[in-house]
Amino acid sequence: MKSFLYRNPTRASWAEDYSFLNNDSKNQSDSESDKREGLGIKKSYLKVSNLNIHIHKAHILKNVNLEIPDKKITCIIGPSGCGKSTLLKTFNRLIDDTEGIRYDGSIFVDGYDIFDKKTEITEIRKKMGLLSQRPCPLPMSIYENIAFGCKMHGEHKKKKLNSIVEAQLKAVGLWEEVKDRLSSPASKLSIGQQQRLCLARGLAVEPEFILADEATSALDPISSKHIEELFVELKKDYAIILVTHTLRQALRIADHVVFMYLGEVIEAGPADEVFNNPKQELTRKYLEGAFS
Ligand SMILES: Nc1ncnc2c1ncn2[C@@H]1O[C@H](COP(=O)(O)OP(=O)(O)OP(=O)(O)O)[C@@H](O)[C@H]1O
Repeated sequence: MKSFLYRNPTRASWAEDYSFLNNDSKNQSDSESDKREGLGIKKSYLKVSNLNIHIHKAHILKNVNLEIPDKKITCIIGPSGCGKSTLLKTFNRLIDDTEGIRYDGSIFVDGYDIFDKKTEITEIRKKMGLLSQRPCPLPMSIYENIAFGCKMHGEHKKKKLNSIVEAQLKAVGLWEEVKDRLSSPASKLSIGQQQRLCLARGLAVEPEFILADEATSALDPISSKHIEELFVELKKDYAIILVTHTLRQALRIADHVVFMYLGEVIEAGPADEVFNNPKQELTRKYLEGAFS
């Protein structure tokens, strides 16, 4: 099993231990998932069942049922406040940090229930890389931004670290731009370069999912296009889940779409079906721009 990635550098969790998922929590959803192979969903890689989220008295996510396919780009769309970010943050249990949170239901990732008490939260976060709206490089050099996570995972061989840093910077198209200044502070990079560095940092610890919350909204159009192109390239190896406000972006890159409204999933399916032939009237109105 690949291990993973993201740690919000503003949190103290960088120093957390890296214990592994307990195999006892693996359950029969695997076999259910496998049956779906060949049906467009390669495998029920991430499966949400009857998920409800309350924050204090507010019912934020309402009985969400969903499957997210592997090696595809899934875009979560819907009007402001409908629960897109909350759903995304639930996938790596970042939601746990919210005061007054209560949840029930289940989310199976690779056959493991991420809410199971035996499932290690650190391992979930390693598996589910989160790229946030604004790039947040660590206050260290370009090189160390990438090497740091690997060191935390026990990789200390200089030669190996050098090759990881180079490979990941190449993967995000940053190598040529920074190869002569690897020891300079990451903060000196442009915002678009910083976002690519954050993506490389996440990839360096081998996630299985890339979660992106409006990851291009703070970028200029060229940097934004660059990140979109990277997602398209990276979907060969990862399941990518994007929250986007930009319908045009979803139209450009989504393979799979989830439309949410007031905390509910109204419709989800292959992008061409949802965009060209939505089943729900509400989806159609949203796509026509009747509300946003
Ligand atoms: N910490 C919190 N406390 C109380 N309510 C919250 C909290 N976080 C989110 N909410 C509420 O949950 C609902 C969903 O918020 P969320 O950020 O998930 O929506 P969104 O679809 O991502 O919105 P946007 O597109 O504007 O970013 C909103 O009504 C929001 O006010």
